Amino acid sequence: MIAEKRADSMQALVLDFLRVTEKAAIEALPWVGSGDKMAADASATNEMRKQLNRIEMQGTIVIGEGEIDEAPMLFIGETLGQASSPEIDIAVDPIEGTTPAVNGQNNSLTVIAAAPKGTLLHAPDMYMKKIAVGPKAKGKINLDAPITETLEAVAEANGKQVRELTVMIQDRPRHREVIEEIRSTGARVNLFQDGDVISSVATCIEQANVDLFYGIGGAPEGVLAAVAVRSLGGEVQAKLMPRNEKEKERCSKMGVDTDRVLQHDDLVSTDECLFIATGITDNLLVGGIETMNGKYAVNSMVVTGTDCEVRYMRSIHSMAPDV
Ligand SMILES: O=P(O)(O)OC[C@H]1O[C@](O)(COP(=O)(O)O)[C@@H](O)[C@@H]1O
Repeated sequence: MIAEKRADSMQALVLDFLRVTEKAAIEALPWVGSGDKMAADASATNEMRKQLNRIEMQGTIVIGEGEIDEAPMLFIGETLGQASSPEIDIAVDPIEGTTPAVNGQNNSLTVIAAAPKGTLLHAPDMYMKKIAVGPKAKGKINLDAPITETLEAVAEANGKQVRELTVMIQDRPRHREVIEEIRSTGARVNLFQDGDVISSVATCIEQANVDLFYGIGGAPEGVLAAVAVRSLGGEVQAKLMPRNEKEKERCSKMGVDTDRVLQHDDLVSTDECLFIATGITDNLLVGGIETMNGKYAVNSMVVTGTDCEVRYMRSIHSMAPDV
């Protein structure tokens, strides 16, 4: 009964949270192609904060961003909203793909995940090793296994030969060895520059034709993606990768184990969760903002965990400033 009530409260907030990502994406739009990452992030972040503060909830930011690259951030622990209940954990990335956005390229969106208090991992903003697969390969992966074994398991689960698999991996020097290993099996490596929320959630979107996401990226992005992937029936596993003693200390203060693989339930422990991504520029999940006749057409992907449904929403916003 209590779980049902909590799920209801998440469902009831879908449109409120949708407004948050839509408005943040619109605020980011003038910075597309500007070359100014800080200004773009600040604009989207401030709008997110403003819109989150309008919602009837007591929200707490458990996943913010910005410590690694000193971007403006919604602070971990910051509380937002108009009421004392429901109590909600919120994970945000005001711009996922800041670099492509300010370079005027595809692959940027604004993203939020929400779930009842205490159900999202409180992960520090540092690197995390991650693996994600779609529903068919759920239960067949192990982050600690050699990549060749993982590819064989995913191929069998997806009814393909290893050489028919597509693996999304971020184009970074830290992945050079594993990229070579994957290529040596004949599997197709799809290198992307930025946006690992996009690439990991794509494993659950049939038309995207992505079999596996693998590699080291931001921990906040790992938790955000885990919410969508869980709701879409896939699986994420992860391991925090502290780079020095200070980062290790931060993990232990936050009570996160850095020695073991975090299973999907460690990242998000409930189905009563919500994931919304609004396109800034076009990407694998959702189209970017279009401007037309004094209005913005804004495209979002809304994933709700209780009913495991994905909705593609298109809203028309006036260009008149919001008050
Ligand atoms: O650029 P780095 O240091 O390799 O960081 C990787 C992270 O950067 C991103 O590509 C983009 O992140 P932001 O746009 O949010 O800064 C993430 O998707 C990824 O997890």
